Amino acid sequence: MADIQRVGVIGAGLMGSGIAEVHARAGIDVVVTEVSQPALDAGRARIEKSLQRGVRAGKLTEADAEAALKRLTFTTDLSAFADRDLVIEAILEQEQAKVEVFRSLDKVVEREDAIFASNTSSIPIMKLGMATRRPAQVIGIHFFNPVPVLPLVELVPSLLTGEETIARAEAHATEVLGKTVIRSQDRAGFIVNALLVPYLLSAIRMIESGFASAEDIDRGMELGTAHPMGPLRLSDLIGLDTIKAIAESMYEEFKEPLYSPPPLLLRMVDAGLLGKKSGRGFYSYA
Ligand SMILES: C[C@H](O)CC(=O)SCCNC(=O)CCNC(=O)[C@H](O)C(C)(C)COP(=O)(O)OP(=O)(O)OC[C@H]1O[C@@H](n2cnc3c(N)ncnc32)[C@H](O)[C@@H]1OP(=O)(O)O
Repeated sequence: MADIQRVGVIGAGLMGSGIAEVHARAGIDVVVTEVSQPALDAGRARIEKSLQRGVRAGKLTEADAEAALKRLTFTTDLSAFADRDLVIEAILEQEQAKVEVFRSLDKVVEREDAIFASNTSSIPIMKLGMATRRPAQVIGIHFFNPVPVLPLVELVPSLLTGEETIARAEAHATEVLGKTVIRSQDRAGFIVNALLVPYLLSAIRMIESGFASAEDIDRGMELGTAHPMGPLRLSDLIGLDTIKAIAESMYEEFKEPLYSPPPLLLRMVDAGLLGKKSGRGFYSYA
């Protein structure tokens, strides 16, 4: 069943670079694309840094890291995806941009049995499937940040995704990448973010109302419930722009007030305070 040898990853941000890295480490040939050369260079640097971190932690040898890097090809040219068995899209959480990517992929990828996956956490897989001539081969494969460390993948078929696509994607995630798979219906937020995002937004509202400090909220959840990081440090890790986008999609889908992004989150994103990746969010990262 593990028949997927050539993978393409669209987007080399936090998630895309992690997805490319775990594939290269699993022995898969990977093509990575970005919209610009600087974004591509930043993605490559992120992967190199993470591989070195893995070496320092004793998770892989220097030789494994070098071999993984050799399996990665970086290009800004989408036509390099023509021979891919599986393409995973991991661009910004913007529906129209994702729809455009799937439309382009449909034209570029030549393999009739190729699977088109999205790492989205909130945009309907159905909308992405309908942008192609092959909705039966479109599926959500949602990873968690940091991708090399967290063992979970959410598998999200749309109403039109075929059984064979689901089985191939599941075999790939478990047998090749060594991840644990859970399945969710195609609803904004799937399982994990549907529970996690309202919790993160509630923590942001606590700061907004002067209820408690970021440090105390985080310490409370770390020491009181044994979470590895509190909600505000976790928001900084995920990226405040990403949380805003997921919250907006969930609000759009369910009209549940708890999902609506609080003004403090909106202002911070407007200010470019996006969390760890921009150097400042609820905390500073010098
Ligand atoms: C928003 C999206 O749609 C969905 C999401 O992504 S939601 C966000 C999900 N993510 C989370 O909830 C993250 C929660 N936080 C954590 O899990 C942890 O705090 C953390 C993994 C980020 C950091 O943990 P911490 O213990 O401080 O760091 P560290 O000790 O360096 O790393 C933890 C383990 O990962 C390993 N590791 C770290 N980086 C690695 C890398 N690049 N490659 C391989 N292994 C790595 C370490 O060796 C260590 O392994 P060990 O437990 O066997 O010793």
